Amino acid sequence: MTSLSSSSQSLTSLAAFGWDEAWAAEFAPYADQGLVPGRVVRVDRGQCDVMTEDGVIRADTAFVTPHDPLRVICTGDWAAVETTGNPRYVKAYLPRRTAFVRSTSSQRSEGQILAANVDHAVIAVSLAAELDLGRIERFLALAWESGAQPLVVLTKADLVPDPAALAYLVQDVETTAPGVQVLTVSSHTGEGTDVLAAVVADGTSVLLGVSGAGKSTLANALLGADVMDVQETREVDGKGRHTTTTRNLLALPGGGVLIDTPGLRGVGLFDAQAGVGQVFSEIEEYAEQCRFGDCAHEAEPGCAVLAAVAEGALPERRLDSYRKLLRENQRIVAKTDARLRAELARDWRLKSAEGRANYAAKRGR
Ligand SMILES: Nc1nc2c(ncn2[C@@H]2O[C@H](COP(=O)(O)OP(=O)(O)OP(=O)(O)O)[C@@H](O)[C@H]2O)c(=O)[nH]1
Ligand SMILES: [Zn+2]
Repeated sequence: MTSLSSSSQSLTSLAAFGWDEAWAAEFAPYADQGLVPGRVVRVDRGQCDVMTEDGVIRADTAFVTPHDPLRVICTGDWAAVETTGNPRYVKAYLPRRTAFVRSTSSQRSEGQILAANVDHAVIAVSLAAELDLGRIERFLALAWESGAQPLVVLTKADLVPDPAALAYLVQDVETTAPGVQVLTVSSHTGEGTDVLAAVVADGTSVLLGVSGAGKSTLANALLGADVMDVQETREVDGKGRHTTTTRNLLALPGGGVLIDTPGLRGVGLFDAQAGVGQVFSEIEEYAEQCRFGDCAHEAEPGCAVLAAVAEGALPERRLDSYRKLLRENQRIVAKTDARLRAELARDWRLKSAEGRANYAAKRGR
């Protein structure tokens, strides 16, 4: 009886962090080993904070920090924690449903995992500045590539009081973002924040956008400023259970989970060809009508993409932006391949050195 009620209780509390029956089913083999499920709320210096049914615990990440940077445990992962030893260890994490990956730098192109199991990518765009559609497209490519559903939120709508002007801006963004919901919000007047809260109430969301886009303000509106204040106060007087205020993953009071990591705030693409394709889905649809299967849409006869531009059905800016993002992506992929090739060559040298040593040893015997 006791164990029954405590397990249903734990399902409820972890459910606030996104735990569902599918996760529970995948976790079953780990539960059999006596491991405890929890969601990673923060990773740093070989350790991580994991939200379990008993609150946040700190665990070592040595077992989930492989050489491949894309397989390193990250915020949003569902961890299997061995809670009996000291230190506690994360022994494994469940297969990711979605993953945000960025390239670490333009010099040494390597993927870095930023967040896992995200359902909604909320791209915050300020209406206080001129719309940068190319930048929106870049964020959209990253979001689509992750597997999350993007959503564009135009912030500071109070700064565009003319409804016709606002409608025009929304339409501009909508043509830039096929298949994506576009919302307008104002954290100052509160307009639209309820609509956003309803979208993010289901699943896990991240906020993307450049500095000043209004992400922190949106996060506070979703979290309720009081929640943040309470956490801080408790930490100061040491009364509450909150031992860290720099958590990167939070349960929202209206339902849903918010991941807010600084790493997600400005990101380069990493092998996002499929994501780019999704951002420009209308171009890829036109391309299917091109006469040549490998049409580069440059000057080929029978190019349906160029025809669409000529007819005014496809803005030239869109096509330019598409090309730019594809080129950028190809550069990154080429660099990554070069790095992989170098790594393979090194492995091969090591192996053949090993082989020579073995051969020499055998002959010596
Ligand atoms: N007029 C108006 N100003 C807003 C609104 N939301 C945010 N701002 C202002 O915009 C500025 C930037 O907002 P932040 O929320 O800090 O932006 P951010 O995206 O978190 O920026 P970083 O933390 O640098 O990434 C602040 O001065 C806010 O007061 C809004 O709805 N209306
Ligand atoms: Zn073409």
